[in-house]
Amino acid sequence: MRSAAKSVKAFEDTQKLHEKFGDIVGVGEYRQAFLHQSAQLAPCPDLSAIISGPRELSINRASAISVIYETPTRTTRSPWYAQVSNDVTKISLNSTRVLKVHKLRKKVWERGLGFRALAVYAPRIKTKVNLLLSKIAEHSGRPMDMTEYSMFFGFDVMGEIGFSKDFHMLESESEHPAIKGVHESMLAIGVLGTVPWLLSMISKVPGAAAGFSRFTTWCHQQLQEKRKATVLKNRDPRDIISWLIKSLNEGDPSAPPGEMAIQEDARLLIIAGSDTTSAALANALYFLASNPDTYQHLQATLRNQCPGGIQDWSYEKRIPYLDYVIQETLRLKPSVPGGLPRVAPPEGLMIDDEFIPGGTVVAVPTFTVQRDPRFWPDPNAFRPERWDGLSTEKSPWLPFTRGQWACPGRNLAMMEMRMVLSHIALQYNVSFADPGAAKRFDLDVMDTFTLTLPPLHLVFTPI
Ligand code: HEM
Repeated sequence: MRSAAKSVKAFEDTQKLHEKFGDIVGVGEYRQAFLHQSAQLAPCPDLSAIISGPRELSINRASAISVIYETPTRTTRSPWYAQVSNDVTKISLNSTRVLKVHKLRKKVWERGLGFRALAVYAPRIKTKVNLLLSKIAEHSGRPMDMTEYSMFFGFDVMGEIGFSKDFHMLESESEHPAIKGVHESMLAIGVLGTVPWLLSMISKVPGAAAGFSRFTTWCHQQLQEKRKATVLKNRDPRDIISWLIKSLNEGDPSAPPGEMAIQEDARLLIIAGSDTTSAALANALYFLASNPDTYQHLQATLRNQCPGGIQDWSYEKRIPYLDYVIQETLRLKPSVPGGLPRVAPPEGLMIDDEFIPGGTVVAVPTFTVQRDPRFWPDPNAFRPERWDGLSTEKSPWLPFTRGQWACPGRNLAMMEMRMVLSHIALQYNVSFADPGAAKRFDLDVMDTFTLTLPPLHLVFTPI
């Protein structure tokens, strides 16, 4: 499975298609089909005339971002999301395609990941940051695989604030069996691509189904335990799952609408919150090691503006340059690199002067649009300072996607990354253990819906 998945470079394939054929290209089964070469051909008034079968378009235009993803929400999620079921009582928030139900369910997640909740989680995240720093201290001057340690950190944090459970991955320096299961099945998802009917084959892929079931069993046990625990009234929940359980117990309309739904949400919170943040963290360290001048500038800025390092969410945006580093990392290497597929409403959509027929699956290819030279001068260069004066909302930058679909964990992820990067930068210099291997880190990345990163061996030297 692993060797098969190595060839998975869907986001780069899509970028090449756009370079060759223009702004609007067919993807999925129709990946090779050239549909419309923007600016060179007359606008095509009726794309339905030339598309047949599962109609899927990748649209590399900044103007398409607001039409497809932002409010007022005109699209819905594509059938890819219905791989578990279309029954809203049996699926997670992320699989929910019915707009009204999704909007309602999102509210409880926004409470569980809002600033009030983050203040409760912050001290436990700081404990994990300190543990990661102690591992870096142990390896001081010697190579350390930061892909692995970022992953340990990401999952330990989500175990802690998701369920108040410790995976002990940083401490044991090894993957928890339930998490190993997730990674096996993610590889299967990458191999099988985004064609909905193929995904049902996951249960038949040897190894993948067994792995995922280890993970589901773990989540189920944690959920059951949590439900039995005494809930203290007048105190905010200590973790995300308790916010969801509280909403159920109180009959809140935004509660998961069924037993299967809360079980799916329990899995979603670990999956959505861990690999995404871990990949972003490892990628940020990769770019900082590759760009010593930027790293020194970050160190000097932190020494001046925040010598104690970032401690919690209240430091939000206090050190703009640190945020620029994170934004630039997520521009060049978005943790979810592919376009997120949405279905055009029955009346169709207008994107500039193009009519997209109702029922067409459309997506803006995140990786491609974020490296497009029309929007980003010197697009492949890591230049955090380009963000000075730029707005994340007004730029074609969508690593957390937009509108109703936007990631509710963005502030948590930013807080984790600010805390880790600020403390590392204040204490250590960083370099590659082997500059040749650094190149492979760029080349060997896999698109398994989220990025699966190769090892990143860095050396940290105390300042
Ligand atoms: C750098 C870190 C992160 C990135 C880049 C990221 C990115 C994304 C993206 C692109 C989506 C949309 C997926 C889709 O529509 O299919 C998403 C959804 C989601 N993310 Fe994140 N995420 C990050 C961290 C987190 C964290 C820490 C959590 C905490 C639990 C989280 C929870 C979620 C949830 C629950 C959804 C589903 C939202 C919905 O269906 O409306 N994410 N994320």
